[in-house]
Amino acid sequence: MMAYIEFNQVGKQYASEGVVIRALENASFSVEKGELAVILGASGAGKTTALNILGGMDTATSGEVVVDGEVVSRYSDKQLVGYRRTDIGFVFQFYNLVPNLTALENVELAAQIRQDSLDASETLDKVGLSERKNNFPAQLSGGEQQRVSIARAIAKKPKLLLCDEPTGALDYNTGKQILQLLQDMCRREKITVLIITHNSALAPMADKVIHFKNGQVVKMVHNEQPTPVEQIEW
Ligand SMILES: Nc1ncnc2c1ncn2[C@@H]1O[C@H](COP(=O)(O)OP(=O)(O)OP(=O)(O)O)[C@@H](O)[C@H]1O
Repeated sequence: MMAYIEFNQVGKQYASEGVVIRALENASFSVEKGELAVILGASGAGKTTALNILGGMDTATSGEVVVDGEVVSRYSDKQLVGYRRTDIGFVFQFYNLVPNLTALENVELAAQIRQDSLDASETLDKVGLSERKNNFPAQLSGGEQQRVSIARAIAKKPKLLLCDEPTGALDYNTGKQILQLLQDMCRREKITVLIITHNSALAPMADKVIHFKNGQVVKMVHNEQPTPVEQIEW
């Protein structure tokens, strides 16, 4: 049976200044619906390239990407636009909020993408920001801004929530709270979540751990009993 996400023998080459860089080489992994996957690997291992291809921000040179039965790797540019808009929620290291819109307005903007989106105000409640809805990004801490960006990503009810180093700019405790929130969102809202990190101590929080090395997936580990983030120290 096919998994919810299938990354099959994916290759990605970049040609820069006559040199070919193989960012991914026959990389394969799968993630089931509702799972929390952590993607681990050293700098340059291909993690971001893989996530960008999965999210339709970049395209594979070879191989196949399937999400929810759809062969995303065969999508036209136009189909990719729709896929990014409706099916994918992105959370980045830097929050990329619109500076002259309040927290609520930032989430509303994303919620407008689909008719059956979540209520923006309720989504901010879910991420613990009930008291800060009318603040502008500059008036919020880094952790609070990241909560807004998570609310923005989940308000449109994406099939996948893709997070690239979501705690990279946060201190230890704030980062931990954000990871706890992502784990909670996966469990409570049944969202499929993929998180890229450098920090191998985070492996126990995941249902599935995907290890990248030199553009390949060298190991996939399934945790029968993932550890709540609050119990992990690093
Ligand atoms: N647009 C691009 N043009 C040329 N080379 C690229 C491009 N994007 C990525 N690469 C190269 O592909 C390889 C994989 O990069 P990638 O960003 O996927 O690694 P990563 O595992 O996410 O690393 P990091 O943890 O440092 O973000 C690297 O050698 C990188 O320099």
